[in-house]
Amino acid sequence: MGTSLLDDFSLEMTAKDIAGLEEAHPTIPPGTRINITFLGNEDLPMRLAAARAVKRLGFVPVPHISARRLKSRGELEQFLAGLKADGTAENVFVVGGDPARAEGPYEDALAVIRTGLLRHHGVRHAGISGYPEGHPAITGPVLWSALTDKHAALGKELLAGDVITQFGFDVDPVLAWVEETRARGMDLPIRIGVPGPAGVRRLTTYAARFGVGTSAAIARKYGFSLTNLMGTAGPDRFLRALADGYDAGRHGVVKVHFYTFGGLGATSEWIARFRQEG
Ligand SMILES: NC(=O)C1=CN([C@@H]2O[C@H](COP(=O)(O)OP(=O)(O)OC[C@H]3O[C@@H](n4cnc5c(N)ncnc54)[C@H](O)[C@@H]3O)[C@@H](O)[C@H]2O)C=CC1
Ligand SMILES: Nc1nc(=O)c2c([nH]1)NC[C@@H]1CN(c3ccc(C(=O)N[C@@H](CCC(=O)O)C(=O)O)cc3)CN21
Repeated sequence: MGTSLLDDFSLEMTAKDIAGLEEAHPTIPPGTRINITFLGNEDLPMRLAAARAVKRLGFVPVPHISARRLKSRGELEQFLAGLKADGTAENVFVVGGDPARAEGPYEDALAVIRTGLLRHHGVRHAGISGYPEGHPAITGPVLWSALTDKHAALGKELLAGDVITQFGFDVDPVLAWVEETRARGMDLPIRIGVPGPAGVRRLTTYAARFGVGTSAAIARKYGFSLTNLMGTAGPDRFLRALADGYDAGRHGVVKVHFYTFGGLGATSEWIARFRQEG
């Protein structure tokens, strides 16, 4: 594929995976944006340490802030103050969070952006999420108004931003969604979420957990057999189809974001090889 879509790709790691990052770092291009998840089983010191490690190794940390998981305004302030003190606050990603009800004062990502606390703590760029294939618990119209409102709120807060999409296995709905986003007047860069290479069982388990397609549909799109659950599947076909369908005039700035379910090292090596082989 033409290399342009994979230029400036981004990666995602959990806050637990500093060792994996240290091991993988020689295969990752300097300056790569690396997102750090905000999971329920991680705490603030772990999240801050992961952001520092990303920075120390020459990459751009993008810590996640999960609105519904924040128990208080103080917790948000403490996290942002910690990032600021470490010099890792410039870029963040603000997401609603999976809990069915907010654990504190923030119902959604918009509420976090509107606090004004981001820019105050040195944030200059905030990512928000996009769902080309919808979300199992949120209706289409609500997703669109949330995206439009967050886009407007970023502008009011003087923050640059981009959209990172939920991972998927089918390019057609992704490109249609990108076109609709542009038609609705949003011109920010869009990072298309794809899973890095991972075991088939792991991939289908995560897809089920986040409500993204059935294993049968995934197998069909990826071209692997469900009888071989021990195998590994990578996004080769997806990325080739994306490159084929991508038209800068219609789709604007589009990049790729890798969810590294099979590990940072496996993903970064896979990307290097894929780009070399063209
Ligand atoms: N795309 C990604 O990489 C990730 C997506 N998610 C999940 O996607 C969901 C939506 O996040 P955002 O797009 O940032 O939404 P958002 O914060 O912009 O909220 C959009 C609308 O959906 C509602 N909502 C938010 N989270 C919900 C939930 N868990 N269940 C039911 N309704 C919810 C909000 O009240 C609001 O009306 C969350 O569950 C979030 O955790 C989580 C982590 C990563
Ligand atoms: N709705 C939704 N919620 C999410 O939390 C979410 C998405 N979508 N889309 C993709 C990203 C990537 N996510 C994740 C979540 C967990 C791990 C992870 O490694 N979790 C375990 C590993 C052990 C295991 O469960 O096998 C961990 O260490 O906590 C990785 C990426 C979270 N994300």
